[in-house]
Amino acid sequence: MSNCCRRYCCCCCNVFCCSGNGHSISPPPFETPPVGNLLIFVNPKSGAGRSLEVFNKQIASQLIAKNINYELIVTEGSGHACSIVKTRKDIYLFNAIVICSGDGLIFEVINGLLERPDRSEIIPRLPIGIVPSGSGNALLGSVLHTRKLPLEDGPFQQTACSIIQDLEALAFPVNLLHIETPEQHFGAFLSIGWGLLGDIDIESERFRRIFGSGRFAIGAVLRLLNLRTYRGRLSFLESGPSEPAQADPFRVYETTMPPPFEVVMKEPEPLERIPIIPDSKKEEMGDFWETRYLSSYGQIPRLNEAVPENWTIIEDEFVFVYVMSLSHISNKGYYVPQAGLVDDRIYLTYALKKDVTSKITLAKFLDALDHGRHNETQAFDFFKIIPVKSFRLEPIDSGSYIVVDGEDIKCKSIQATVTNLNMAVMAK
Ligand SMILES: Nc1ncnc2c1ncn2[C@@H]1O[C@H](COP(=O)(O)OP(=O)(O)OP(=O)(O)O)[C@@H](O)[C@H]1O
Repeated sequence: MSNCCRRYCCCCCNVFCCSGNGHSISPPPFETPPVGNLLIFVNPKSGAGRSLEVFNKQIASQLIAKNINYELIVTEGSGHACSIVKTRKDIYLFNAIVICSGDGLIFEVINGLLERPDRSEIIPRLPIGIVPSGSGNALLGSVLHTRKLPLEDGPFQQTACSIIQDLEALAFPVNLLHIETPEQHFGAFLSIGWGLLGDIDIESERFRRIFGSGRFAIGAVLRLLNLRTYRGRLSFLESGPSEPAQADPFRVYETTMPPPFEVVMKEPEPLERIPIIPDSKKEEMGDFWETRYLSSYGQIPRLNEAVPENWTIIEDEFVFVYVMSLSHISNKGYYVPQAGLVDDRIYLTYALKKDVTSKITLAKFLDALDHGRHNETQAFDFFKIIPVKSFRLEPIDSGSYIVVDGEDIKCKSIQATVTNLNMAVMAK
């Protein structure tokens, strides 16, 4: 356990707090042995800044009532959660890692787990529970949609909280993408954006506290008023017929994992030095990811190699490129209805400047996107969607952000490939 501290109850927020400089908080001792054990991260700055309040009101006492033990870590900044999950030797003792935040902290935790030598065992078998308190909650939206559970804001949050404390909760596999940039290899579960949609995502972050998920609509209006387009080269390997994958859910509270081998872990790093995306040796991670490609792909080149002849290349001026591996871009936002949780393809979407007739059409498209109706009409035939196994984006014009799972990845080019490495997400 990390520095565990003396507990006292803080009357104003009704939470067990730390004294001293420790981060780790646990409930009072249980009278009978607990039936589960959770590692919980709360990002107090996520979304409208209410995540700690949500945890205290809707999760903490219910976990104690259900006899579920937990260790609460209130994150102190970017990279904090990453540093903990990549160095904790006792991570096998938890039934799940619960994240009270948005997709950004999940991205950080998954990439922290990917830094571990036991990544292949841990990631598929240590579920992620999600208490949505960020402005982007697409992963949980996609999973609950698959389970036909409610996605409207209030019921979405209540369902998410009830899942965490449900002793019958299941963990559903979700396959990860391998992302390669000139500097790094890392994992992602959701999307890669560039151009209009990437700009909206990053430039609207300053409205997060006031508007929550409404920030995307505000950002869209501002960006449309001053529309920017970008030249770039987009290369991709089209997906053939889909090969249905077998990946069964499992019970979260049934077992914890025995460590499969003696793991040699690194020491935790000081907070100010921690990058969100891990700093693993580039070649070692590249080799790891290649072992997770499906054999039917043929040869996927490294980013510094030319694309093979069976790839398609489009060099043009783009309004946006947006690649999705799941169905939803937010809890209510349907983007690719056909995307599955375990899918052997990702969905490359793009719009070329020459195909978009006016800003009004684009505004209507963004409005339809907000309501999940952008696929329903011929009016948006500039919106192309192609299932692919792998794609590469090489911007020619600078200025736009390259955004992976909602995070601004500062890089000059990017490649993403579907893999068979699954994370697991709690639902019911
Ligand atoms: N205490 C903290 N203060 C500031 N940032 C933090 C803190 N803890 C975590 N973070 C970082 O905040 C970022 C955004 O978190 P997250 O996406 O989960 O919430 P969000 O409010 O929904 O943001 P987004 O709108 O990007 O989804 C993450 O990259 C995470 O590393």
